[in-house]
Amino acid sequence: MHLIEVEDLWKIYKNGVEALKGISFTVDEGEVFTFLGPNGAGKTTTIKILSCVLKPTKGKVVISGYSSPKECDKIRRVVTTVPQEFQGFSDLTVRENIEYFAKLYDTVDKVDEIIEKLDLKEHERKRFKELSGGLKRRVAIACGLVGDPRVIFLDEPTIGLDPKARRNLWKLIETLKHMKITVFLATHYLDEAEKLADKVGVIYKGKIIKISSPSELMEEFKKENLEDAYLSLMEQLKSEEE
Ligand SMILES: Nc1ncnc2c1ncn2[C@@H]1O[C@H](COP(=O)(O)OP(=O)(O)OP(=O)(O)O)[C@@H](O)[C@H]1O
Repeated sequence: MHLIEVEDLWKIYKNGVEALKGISFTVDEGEVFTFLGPNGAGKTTTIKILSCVLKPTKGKVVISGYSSPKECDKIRRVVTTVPQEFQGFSDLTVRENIEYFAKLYDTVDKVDEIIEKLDLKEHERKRFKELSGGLKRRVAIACGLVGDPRVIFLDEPTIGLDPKARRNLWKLIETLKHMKITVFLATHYLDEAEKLADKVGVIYKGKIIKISSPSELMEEFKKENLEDAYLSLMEQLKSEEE
């Protein structure tokens, strides 16, 4: 089943910038979909529209059977977004932060399960402000997950993390997959995409130019890793423009 369906989606900002020019793609239930593209390509705009933060100019968006923007109240119940700039309550503990969100979602009974699944038990009494960057991201994801979403949008979740914290976050994304949560991941890290993605979507100047699995993309460009394949694709696009 397609959990996310996007068809001919456009976003033209008030200043006239055409951020999305008719993009179409689908994401299946339980899939890790990695959204790649250079700065300014339209990744954040897409995430904001799919999570009902921003209205599309036109086009079809259906998430878990609900249409945006008409049924955004229902979409917000099945979707959670972890923005780059998530700020927890700095003086509250890890548990208190998660409990705060659980109260908003009316899912207080989920708190222990999420703490357990996200390996936060040993940190639950630490104040948010005392946590490392990696743990803060983990708590941010926990605060979203406690609402029991079907889709989680992660916008560059590993930016600024050290290698070990990045690996821990990758493990967490694999845990989300086992929990049958659909993961929509925007990233600039190609090793991350290669490791985690079932499917990659490449966006360039507001248009989707490739949807395939990491291995298909590597095969197409005869490269041994996704980063080299992606860079070849970018070079191809630039040479076509010249
Ligand atoms: N609120 C806004 N008003 C006008 N233009 C905007 C606005 N937000 C984004 N844009 C423009 O829309 C285009 C797409 O931006 P977007 O942030 O979606 O790209 P991105 O792929 O997420 O980039 P990055 O990788 O740098 O985060 C860019 O040209 C950007 O300058």
